[in-house]
Amino acid sequence: MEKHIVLLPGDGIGPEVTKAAKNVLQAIADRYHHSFTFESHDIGGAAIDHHETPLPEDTVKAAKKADAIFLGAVGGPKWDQLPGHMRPEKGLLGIRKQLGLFANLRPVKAFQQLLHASPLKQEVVAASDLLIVRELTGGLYFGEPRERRNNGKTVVDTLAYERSEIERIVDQAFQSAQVRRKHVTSVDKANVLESSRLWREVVEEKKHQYPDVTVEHMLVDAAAMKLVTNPAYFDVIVTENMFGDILSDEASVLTGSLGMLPSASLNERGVGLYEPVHGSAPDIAGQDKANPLASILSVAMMLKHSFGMEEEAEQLEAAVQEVLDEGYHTADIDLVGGTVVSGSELARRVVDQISTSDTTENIMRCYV
Ligand SMILES: NC(=O)C1=CN([C@@H]2O[C@H](COP(=O)(O)OP(=O)(O)OC[C@H]3O[C@@H](n4cnc5c(N)ncnc54)[C@H](O)[C@@H]3O)[C@@H](O)[C@H]2O)C=CC1
Ligand SMILES: CC(C)CC(=O)C(=O)O
Ligand SMILES: [Mg+2]
Repeated sequence: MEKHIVLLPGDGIGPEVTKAAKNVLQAIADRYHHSFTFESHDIGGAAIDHHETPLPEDTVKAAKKADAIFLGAVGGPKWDQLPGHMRPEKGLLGIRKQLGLFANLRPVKAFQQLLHASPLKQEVVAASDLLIVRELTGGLYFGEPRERRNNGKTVVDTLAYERSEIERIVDQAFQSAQVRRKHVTSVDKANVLESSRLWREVVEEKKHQYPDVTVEHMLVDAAAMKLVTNPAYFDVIVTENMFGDILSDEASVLTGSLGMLPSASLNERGVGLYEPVHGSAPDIAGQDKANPLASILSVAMMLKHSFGMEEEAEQLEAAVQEVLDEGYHTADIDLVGGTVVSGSELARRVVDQISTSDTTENIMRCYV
């Protein structure tokens, strides 16, 4: 199969983890006789430095033509003092909006080998396997007006949703639940926010189209607590953009590190942008310490969702599992024992596994 992939490395550790993603894609192509071609473009701070805008037109044009997109991360202290519309993060929000990537799927499941790496009790972590379905192109991160008024003494952000925007993400959540354990928890703040009350109405209406799925509502503060006390309670969580952003970093604690959590952002045509959940980690950038596994597991999601390559995706996940089984991990994983290696070394070991392993062990991790 021939596929064209646009790489958007971005800033900080973004280029390091993007290199890992590209290398595993190439290894998969070699092993399965596919032809993957790559094209890199600037986004975020790198784009500000080179093109004076966080989202150059060329980047959007290339992304629109790609079979799939991989994004590293954007942002960093160098650009923190720029006005909102010129910040690196605006590039990320912009590409999500321009490609209509409304559905952000963030699966959370710990590898057996990393159960001890979480500060939570091992038995709490072991039983958890959940999917956060985060609305990605509306809500608080996009609402207008957003401005300072009254000589800077008053500030306004806006949480706005069209009913249709809520409907499509709720549909996505129900459909994801249908191929998982058939339970949806819709997370909101309906005791305070009008937007959450419309969200609840939509979920109540939509549930009749999915009689095989059970659904409940949960307030976001209680959901944050339950995520770390009883994560096994959840199957699919569907929620507003900012709630999903915050809850997913919290949920990453189950996996042992934010550096383990992959994501897929999909539009109505099924076009996907794949990115680790973490940011540009300026504190470790340039030191070859970044855990590449969130990015490598995002590639597995790309293979599955954008290319329909189930076997290849499983092979990739099996390679990650094998490398962890051998005890290798990066420094962000807090484990007694095992061997701490650099990010590039860990990625190289995954590539070697893909190239040499003759196992096609089926380890379906329910990344749906
Ligand atoms: N998708 C994106 O591009 C995102 C960008 N950001 C941006 O990233 C910058 C830094 O934000 P932070 O709040 O520090 O969040 P962050 O996610 O970059 O880092 C939080 C902590 O997790 C660690 N970490 C993150 N990814 C890691 C990895 N792969 N391996 C090992 N350790 C890892 C970092 O070292 C840091 O201690 C900001 O400019 C922010 O706006 C933040 C989140 C997402
Ligand atoms: C620019 C931010 C909205 C990125 C982020 O934190 C995320 O998407 O998880
Ligand atoms: Mg985030």
